[in-house]
Amino acid sequence: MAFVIYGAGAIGGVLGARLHTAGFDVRLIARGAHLSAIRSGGLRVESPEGATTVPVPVYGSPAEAGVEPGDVVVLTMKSQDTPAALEALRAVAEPSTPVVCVQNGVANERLALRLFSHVYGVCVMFPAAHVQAGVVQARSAPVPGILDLGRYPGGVDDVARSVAADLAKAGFLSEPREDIMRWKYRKLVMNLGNAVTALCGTGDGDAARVVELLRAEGEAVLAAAGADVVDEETDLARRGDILRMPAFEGQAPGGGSSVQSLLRGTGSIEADYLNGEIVLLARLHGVPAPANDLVRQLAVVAARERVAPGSVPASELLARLAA
Ligand SMILES: NC(=O)C1=CN([C@@H]2O[C@H](COP(=O)(O)OP(=O)(O)OC[C@H]3O[C@@H](n4cnc5c(N)ncnc54)[C@H](OP(=O)(O)O)[C@@H]3O)[C@@H](O)[C@H]2O)C=CC1
Ligand SMILES: CC(C)(CO)C(=O)C(=O)O
Repeated sequence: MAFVIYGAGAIGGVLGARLHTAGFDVRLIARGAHLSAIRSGGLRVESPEGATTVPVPVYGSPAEAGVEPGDVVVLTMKSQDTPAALEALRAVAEPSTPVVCVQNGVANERLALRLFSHVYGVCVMFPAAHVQAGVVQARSAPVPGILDLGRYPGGVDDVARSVAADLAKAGFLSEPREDIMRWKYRKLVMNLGNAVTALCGTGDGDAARVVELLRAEGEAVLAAAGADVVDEETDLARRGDILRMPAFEGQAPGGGSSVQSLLRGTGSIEADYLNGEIVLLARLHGVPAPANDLVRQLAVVAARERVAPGSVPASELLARLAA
């Protein structure tokens, strides 16, 4: 049995390296300069505990990596890349292959379930960065992340239990959960701020105000849609103070995964699947979501035009939302 880690950036890179170091058979799938760098020199993983270079096997596609019966495929690309990735995966993987979505948002599991019968959602509390080709960073130590998971749309089975146990051997906290999507909806509310941090940075009260508006709108839309969401207190209690992020030398600039999309100038951002999930639900249920829609659109344009993170004053967003 191998873990095929599909999209070995920040999350997939650190996860794959830790599983490999813990003795599991791991095959990474990466692309571009990152693929070439890992191929020629291994994957460098930096963290508050130091840096190591891990000689983990890497491939350019599922066809090259191979997916054998018993393997578990772990999706770790951003959501906007999931449809194309699944299309390449289905060409070589049995429809019963377990597909584990270590991704934000709530859309990936549904996309995967159309093609694969055994799909698992993971609530990803795991701060990491893809710094440059061949280099990733785990920001939290000694525990790199909390990766609770369950079968999609609900339940726990032997695969969920065994993946959770393997993640624990690799140093993560991971509980199998019957109701994983309730946790993922709560995480989605948190991630509605990702695009604001990317557009405006964090250093200002106006940015915090925009995030508050997005989250309040998101909660209202989720309620109108009848989404079952873990309450904030339960979520906070699960996280406690487990994730610790001491500063370390060579640390990449702060900010979450959407900031990193702008920093690396990838040309795309996850906003259509984070703020955009709220916009979609709002449209389906006949309620408004103007704040999430505006931020979604601005973030997508910023990524496409490769603007630097923090280029849009949050006061401008507030003014447009008030207009
Ligand atoms: N980073 C973080 O701290 C956190 C991230 N998350 C979530 O985890 C998920 C992954 O995010 P993150 O690790 O930050 O993203 P990254 O962009 O760092 O990593 C994704 C990697 O997948 C690659 N990729 C995409 N499609 C393919 C493909 N078809 N074949 C091969 N490689 C591919 C990307 O390549 P390229 O660079 O060329 O696009 C990139 O290297 C997202 O859903 C994110 O929201 C959740 C919590 C924290
Ligand atoms: C919670 C946060 C911001 C932390 O890493 C995240 O989920 C992300 O970066 O997407």
